[in-house]
Amino acid sequence: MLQVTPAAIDRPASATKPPLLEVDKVTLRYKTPNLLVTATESVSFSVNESDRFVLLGPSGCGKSTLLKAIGGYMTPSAGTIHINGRQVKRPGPDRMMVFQEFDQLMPWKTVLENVMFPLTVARKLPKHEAETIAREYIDKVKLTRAVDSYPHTLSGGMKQRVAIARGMAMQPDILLMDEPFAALDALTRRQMQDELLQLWEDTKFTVIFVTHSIAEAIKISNRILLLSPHPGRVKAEVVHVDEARQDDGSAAALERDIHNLLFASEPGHKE
Ligand SMILES: Nc1ncnc2c1ncn2[C@@H]1O[C@H](COP(=O)(O)OP(=O)(O)OP(=O)(O)O)[C@@H](O)[C@H]1O
Repeated sequence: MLQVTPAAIDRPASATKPPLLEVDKVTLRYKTPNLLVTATESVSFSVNESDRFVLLGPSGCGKSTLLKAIGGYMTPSAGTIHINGRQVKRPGPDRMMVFQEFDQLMPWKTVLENVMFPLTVARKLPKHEAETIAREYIDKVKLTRAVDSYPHTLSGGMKQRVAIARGMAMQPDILLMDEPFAALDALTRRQMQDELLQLWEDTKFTVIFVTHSIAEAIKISNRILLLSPHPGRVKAEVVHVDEARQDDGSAAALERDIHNLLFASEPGHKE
C-alpha cells in the first residue's frame, strides 16, 4: 500500500486545528566570502500539535539548516516560518533543541544542574520550582540514580537522555531533534527510539526529528517529509506512518517506496 502523497496535497484530513508550525516557501542560504550556498529551496510544510514529524533526506539536503531556521538561529532568504501564528525571528524557549553531539551538556554541572539551567535562566523559575520540574523529567528519562553525576561519567545514551530531559522540562511548543541518536551504537539507538516513543505516549509532545535513516524515520514518526538532494526541496510527504507500522509487510513496503523516491535517480547511493 503506497502511502506517499505528493507534496502539493500533503495536509492530512485529520488536521482540524490550525497547524502549530507553518513553514512557507522557505529558502535558506549560507553566504561565505566566495560562495553563496543554497541549502533549501522553497520548502513548505506544516506541523500539527503532537506530531512526530520527521525531516528525511540525504546528507547535505538541508535538514539541519531547516531545523536551525525553525529554532530561530537563521533567517530565511525567502519565505516565512510561523509558530502559533507568530513569525519566527529569533530563538525562544518555545523551541528547544537536542543535538547529535554528546558535548551539548555543561561538563561542570551535574545532571540535575544541567536540566535546571534553562528553567532558571530562560524561564526564570525560582530554584526550588526548577528543581522539582527537573527531577520529574530526569525520572521520565530513567536517570534518577544519575541525578548528581557529571556528564563525563555518563555513557553516550545517558548524555542524550539528559539533553532530552533538559529540552522536555522546558515544556516547549516544539522539541527540535537533530539526529539525536546518530552517534550511538545500534542497540542503544533502538532503545532510545523506544524510550522516545514511550515518552511521547506519556506527554504527547510535538517533535521535529531530523534523520537520514529511513528505518528510524518509519519507527518514530507519524509523518515524514522527504527532501531531495542538495539543495533540499520537498519531494513528497508520507502520512499515516502509524498505520503502516502496524504490520511488518506494510512497513517494509513503505521503506522500499521511500528509498525509491529518495534515491531512484542516484544509482550509486548507499544509505
Ligand atoms: N555554516 C555553513 N556555511 C556554509 N555552508 C553550509 C554551512 N552549514 C551547512 N552548509 C551547507 O548547506 C547545505 C545543507 O547542509 P545541512 O547540514 O543543513 O544538511 P543536512 O541535510 O543536515 O546534512 P547531514 O545529514 O549530513 O547532517 C550543505 O551543502 C552544506 O555544505
